[in-house]
Amino acid sequence: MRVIFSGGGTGGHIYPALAVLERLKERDLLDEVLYIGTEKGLESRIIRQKQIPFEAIELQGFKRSLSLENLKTIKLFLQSTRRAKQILRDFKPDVVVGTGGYVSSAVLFAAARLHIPTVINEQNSVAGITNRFLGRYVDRISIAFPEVAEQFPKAKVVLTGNPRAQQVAGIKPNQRLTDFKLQPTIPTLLIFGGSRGAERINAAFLEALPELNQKDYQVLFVSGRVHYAKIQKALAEQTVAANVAVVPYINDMQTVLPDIAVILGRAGATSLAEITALGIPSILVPSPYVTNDHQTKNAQSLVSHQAAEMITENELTGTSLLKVTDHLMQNQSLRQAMGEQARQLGVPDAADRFIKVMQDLIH
Ligand SMILES: CC(=O)N[C@H]1[C@@H](OP(=O)(O)OP(=O)(O)OC[C@H]2O[C@@H](n3ccc(=O)[nH]c3=O)[C@H](O)[C@@H]2O)O[C@H](CO)[C@@H](O)[C@@H]1O
Repeated sequence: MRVIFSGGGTGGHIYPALAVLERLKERDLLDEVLYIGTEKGLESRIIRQKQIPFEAIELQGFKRSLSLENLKTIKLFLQSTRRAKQILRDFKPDVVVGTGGYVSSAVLFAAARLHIPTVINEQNSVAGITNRFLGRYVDRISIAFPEVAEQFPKAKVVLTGNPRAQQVAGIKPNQRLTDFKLQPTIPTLLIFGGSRGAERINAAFLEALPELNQKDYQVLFVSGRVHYAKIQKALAEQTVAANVAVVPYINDMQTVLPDIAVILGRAGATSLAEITALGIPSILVPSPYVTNDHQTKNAQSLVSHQAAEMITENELTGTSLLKVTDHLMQNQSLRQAMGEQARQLGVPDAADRFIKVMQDLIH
């Protein structure tokens, strides 16, 4: 089939699309693909790096308060819808897939207007602004959390899980830790604040570092690209022991995750799909800066099944970070139990379920 994907801004909206793409290729179902994103979003680097045909359109998100910027947003939306229609007419896709982020609003809206089959994936437990808008126009809405169904037209909703889950589900530990000069045999804590990094998590890590340096476990800390220079500056005045590795970003995170004992991070929906697909115990620090506090709701769905622990950003300091991580890192049976609970929530065939929705739409 010929497929156009659109979604982005952050990794949580990009990796589900890549997971579907990879699975289509594996099953020999893909004839041609095009990805439409913005230059500003993480997709421009991630998609181009993977040598996937990429077109950029210019768009921006709505400001929540009334502002003149919103007039510009509307103007850009209309312009980019026109541009998207042109791309769609040229490419002639069989189906257009949207994975969230404002860029997908123009592309999926344009596709629906041209009567091309459309499907969107809502990764979160609360629908994002873009997907809520698109819900009216698209043909199918794939969801990962049952509770989000009521925010969309009922007849269009299909529970598929997050396609990224399938991409990571079968991956076995493969000693990737050596790439970061860490030992593959020592339990490792991964600390990262979503695809863009999180200042408060980074600050707590720096505060905890003198003690982390002395642990009998290892720490892989990912700062986020935009925060890396600042972190390096701070680290120039501190010791970083051999059991701690610091990097700006991890490409192909799916190959590292199976080697991780515990994750401390945000509660972005795609991260949670990975955590549950692999059964990794986690300590979640939901971002308080997202629409309708959806990360807290995402996190609660794991916490209520004893599949994760949660601490708020306000509670997060160097001291509390050490307390919660030590508790898990020093207790293997607790890790195992929590990991097992997490795995129960995973959807290891989510990409195939999503592809079935695409196939049903075009046949
Ligand atoms: C601030 C914001 O708006 N966050 C949203 C965004 O988060 P964000 O993009 O941070 O999303 P997630 O945590 O869901 O996913 C992050 C993705 O990036 C990958 N990764 C991360 C770091 C790294 O170094 N390398 C790497 O590959 C992770 O493995 C994962 O696949 O989309 C999610 C999915 O809709 C939402 O739930 C989040 O609320």
